[in-house]
Amino acid sequence: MKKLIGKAPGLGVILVGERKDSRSFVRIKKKACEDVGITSVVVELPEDCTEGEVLEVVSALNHKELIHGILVQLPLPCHLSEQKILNAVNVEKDVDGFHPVNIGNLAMIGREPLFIPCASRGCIEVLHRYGVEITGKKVVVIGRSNITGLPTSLLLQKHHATVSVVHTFTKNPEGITREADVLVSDVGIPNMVRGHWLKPGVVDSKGSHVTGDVCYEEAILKASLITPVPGGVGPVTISMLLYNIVEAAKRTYQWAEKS
Ligand SMILES: Nc1nc(=O)c2c([nH]1)NC[C@@H]1CN(c3ccc(C(=O)N[C@@H](CCC(=O)O)C(=O)O)cc3)C=[N+]21
Repeated sequence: MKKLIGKAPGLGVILVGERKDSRSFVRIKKKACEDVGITSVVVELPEDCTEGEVLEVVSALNHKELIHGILVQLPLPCHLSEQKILNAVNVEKDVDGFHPVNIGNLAMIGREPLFIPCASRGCIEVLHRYGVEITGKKVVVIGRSNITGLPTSLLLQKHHATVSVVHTFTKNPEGITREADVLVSDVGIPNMVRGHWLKPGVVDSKGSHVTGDVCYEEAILKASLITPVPGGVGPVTISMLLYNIVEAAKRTYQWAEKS
């Protein structure tokens, strides 16, 4: 029998500033790591820190052997370049899947990223587990954020869905969402999606905000399947993060024959 030889997986989190929601998400992630035996280190930096200071922490975590995954909690304060900082994360430790090389490989046919962004993978995982076939189906994604909408639209295409993306500048969004077999929304505007935005029988995968984008009371009358907020895609997103951290750790260790 083969046995994996190594140490416990480790996550390094960088948290900049005092945003209440960010602090709460980081707390949830840290607790989830503790529950499954993943070591986690949270490096907190003040709101007014410099880009150089953040880059130094990224570099230090890149070099730590027992940190297998690195997560820079977003959004960052606007004086910091998100682009520069995400580019600095070692691709092999990029458990959020936000490094341009990983996003690029997610986008291109025939290539596999080292990590798939957690919320996107969470949506697909929920659809799979409930037996929702998406090949050839019309899937509408509301929102095109770097964290959820954009990677989710790419991942859905990799799974052979026909994908439309609705965003701030979209004219007549409800005309597009009404055509959807599956609707995914994560824009953070409570109850934006009303009953008349939906086709009867639609599968609705709501985003992971504390109040969902979709008006639940109206949608439940039309949808065949729906995920609630809280307790829907959010917690699955966290599980996908744990999955990515364990994968990152496994890649650095070796299998050995067990006597
Ligand atoms: N670098 C980075 N990576 C992220 O993955 C990332 C991020 N930045 N910035 C913010 C978003 C948001 N996000 C959530 C994850 C889980 C829940 C979650 O578990 N929500 C619970 C409720 C949580 C509560 O009660 O506060 C639920 O839906 O049941 C929510 C939101 C990850 N994000």
